[in-house]
Amino acid sequence: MKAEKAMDAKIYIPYESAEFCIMQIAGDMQTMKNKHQEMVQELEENYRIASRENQERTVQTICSHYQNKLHALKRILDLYQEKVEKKNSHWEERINSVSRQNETLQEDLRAEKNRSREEALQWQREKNKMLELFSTRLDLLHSHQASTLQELQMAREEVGKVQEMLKTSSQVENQQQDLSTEAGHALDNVYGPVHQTEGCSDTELPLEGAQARLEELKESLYKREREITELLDAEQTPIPPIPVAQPPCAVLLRTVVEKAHHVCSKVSEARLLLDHMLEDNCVALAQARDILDHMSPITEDDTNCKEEDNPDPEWSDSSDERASKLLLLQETLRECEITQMALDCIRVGASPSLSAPELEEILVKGEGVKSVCQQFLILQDQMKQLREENRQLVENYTSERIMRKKYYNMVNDMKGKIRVYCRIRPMCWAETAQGGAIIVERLDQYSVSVVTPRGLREFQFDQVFSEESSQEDVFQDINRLIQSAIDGYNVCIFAYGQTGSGKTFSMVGDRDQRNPGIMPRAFNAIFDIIQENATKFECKVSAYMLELYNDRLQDLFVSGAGAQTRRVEIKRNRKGLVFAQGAETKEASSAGELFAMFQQACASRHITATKMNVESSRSHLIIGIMLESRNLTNGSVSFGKLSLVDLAGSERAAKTGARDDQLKEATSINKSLSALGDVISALSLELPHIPYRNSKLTQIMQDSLGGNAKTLMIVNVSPCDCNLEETLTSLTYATRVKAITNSAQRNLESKEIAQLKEVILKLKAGQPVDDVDI
Ligand SMILES: Nc1ncnc2c1ncn2[C@@H]1O[C@H](COP(=O)(O)OP(=O)(O)OP(=O)(O)O)[C@@H](O)[C@H]1O
Repeated sequence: MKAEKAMDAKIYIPYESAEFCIMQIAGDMQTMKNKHQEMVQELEENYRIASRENQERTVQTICSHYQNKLHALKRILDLYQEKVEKKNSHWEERINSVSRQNETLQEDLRAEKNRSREEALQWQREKNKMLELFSTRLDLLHSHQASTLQELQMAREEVGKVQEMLKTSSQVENQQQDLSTEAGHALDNVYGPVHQTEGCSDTELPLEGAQARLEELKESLYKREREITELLDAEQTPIPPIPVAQPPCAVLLRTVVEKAHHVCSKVSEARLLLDHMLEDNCVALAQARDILDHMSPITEDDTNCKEEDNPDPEWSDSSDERASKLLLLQETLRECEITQMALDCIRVGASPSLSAPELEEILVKGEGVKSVCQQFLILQDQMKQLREENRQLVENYTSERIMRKKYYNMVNDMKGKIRVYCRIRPMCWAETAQGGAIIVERLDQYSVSVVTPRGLREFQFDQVFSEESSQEDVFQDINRLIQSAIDGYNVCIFAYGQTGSGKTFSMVGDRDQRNPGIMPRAFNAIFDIIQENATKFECKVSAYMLELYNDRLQDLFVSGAGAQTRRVEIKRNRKGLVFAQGAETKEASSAGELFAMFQQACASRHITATKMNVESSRSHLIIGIMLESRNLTNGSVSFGKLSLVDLAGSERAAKTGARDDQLKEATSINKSLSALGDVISALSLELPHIPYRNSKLTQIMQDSLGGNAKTLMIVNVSPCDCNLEETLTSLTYATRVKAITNSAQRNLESKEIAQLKEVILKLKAGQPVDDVDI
């Protein structure tokens, strides 16, 4: 009973003892905490060493691997080039020899043409001579004919006279008895003493004489008539027999007429033949055209016309056969066309006027030159092929070069080198108006060239964007960096360049956000990634937005009088992570909320119009987005920070026309940028001392340049020659930045450490700590 009572009785510990006990427990906890912290530090140190060694080994392996690959590629490329050069020289020689052959042939052709022209002239001359001869002979013949006719006329007259005489003599016979003396005298007068001397009677003698004479005349007349009839007949009949020897002009005339008839008959025959040929050719031409028209769609789409679609054997031919058929038809068509042309020329008596390709075509058909022409065509084909091969080789070489640069960038990336993108903006209105020339050009994905008075200068970057590149193009690769920030890395993206080169356009976008820049796109990307991984991670997003104006940090979330009084300091934590002490940090649960904060901050930013830019930023804009993500599977927590910086541009007072306040702003901007330049130079030269403390800007960017961040620099340049000096300076600085190595580390804590940290925070804040917390 007593024991039960004792059990029920409450045990009271004196206050001092309890306090002592609590103190002891607190002391124990503190010791435990210290031990834990030591363990954590040790673990972190071990992890860092291991990861660094591991990283270095990996980098070395990758480096040697890619170097080997590069060497091999280079060797292949050299071999290719050698081969191409050999082939080139071989083909050049062949082309030269064929060209020479061609020239000789052309000369021969010219000589042949001259000869035929001379022959034609000669023939023309001879023809003219012959015609002259014929015409003179014809004239002679005509005159001969005329004299014959005259003679005939005379003979007829004489016959008339004789007939008259005969009539008179018959009258005299009738009156013989009565008037014998009178008639005897009359006959004496007419026929003279011949009749008297022959001893005939007075009436018979002159009659017989006249009869004989008449006979003679008749005979001569008949002879002449026969001659003329024969001559006339000779004109009608093609080949008249020559029964008797004839005067040479008659023979000649007959021969000429005979030949003329022969030619005439041949000409008409030839005409007929020509007409037939023309008709046949027209038919053949029409047929060939018809078949070709019919066949064209088959060859255009061979694959569509399969056998099953077309039962016609012609259509069911293989595509090769159809191609050869088509070729044959085309040749036939060409032949028909040329024949047509030749026949037309023959018909109208014109000489053909051929153009060089037509002549070539005819030459190709000529037996003598056929092989040379064919050879020439084959060579031309081969040349085409070679050119194609060459083009492909150049393409291969270019893609190889780009690949090499890509791998080089990848290796650099792995080494922790800062990435640098170059963006060339389009010519602005003022530059065009003052007649500026474009001197900055994107050569390929990784190279940019600048025309300088000393010649062309080339710069290499991780990416080069031309004036045509869109905001999407620029942001494409940046998504990976956003993912890194969510994974717990410290990421910084900043734009650098002279005033008016497009930094704000790249980082913020245009005024009405029709072309949003990297910042608003990053806001969306953060929440898109969070949304995608909502089942695996839980992420908290908070942000601060500052501007560095006249070397003073201002919180852009605070407006009015508070903005002037609030003091914002740049601090670094134990891990070297930069943070803004005193700056208001706002949580955002969506991209829209973050964007609204950003718009509020931008509205407070210092912007003024200068001669170089109507909306010139007079301050450096710094946005820090903290991303705390808890792995829902293992409870580990990562802390990433995404810094987005839009720097103010370096400027020359003479160019911008800055005065008073603007001059003060410009001096401050230039001073901070010059300090940034010094840091970049020291880092690239791997100097032992890096002058981060010279400016607030360099302090802010300490973890991004040579620190533990994954950093991307966008160097913006103007394409115009009026900004040559500034462009060269920017590109040189950007090249130096490329040489800087960061050692990016992931800020990840295990579940236990994260819990302990929470407990400590609670204890610090004087909040109760549950068993579950520990
Ligand atoms: N890629 C581009 N495409 C079209 N317009 C552009 C581009 N880059 C810049 N611009 C235009 O050029 C002008 C100057 O650009 P922006 O204000 O971004 O220059 P900046 O480098 O930020 O200058 P500052 O340092 O003076 O602030 C703006 O009108 C902008 O719209």
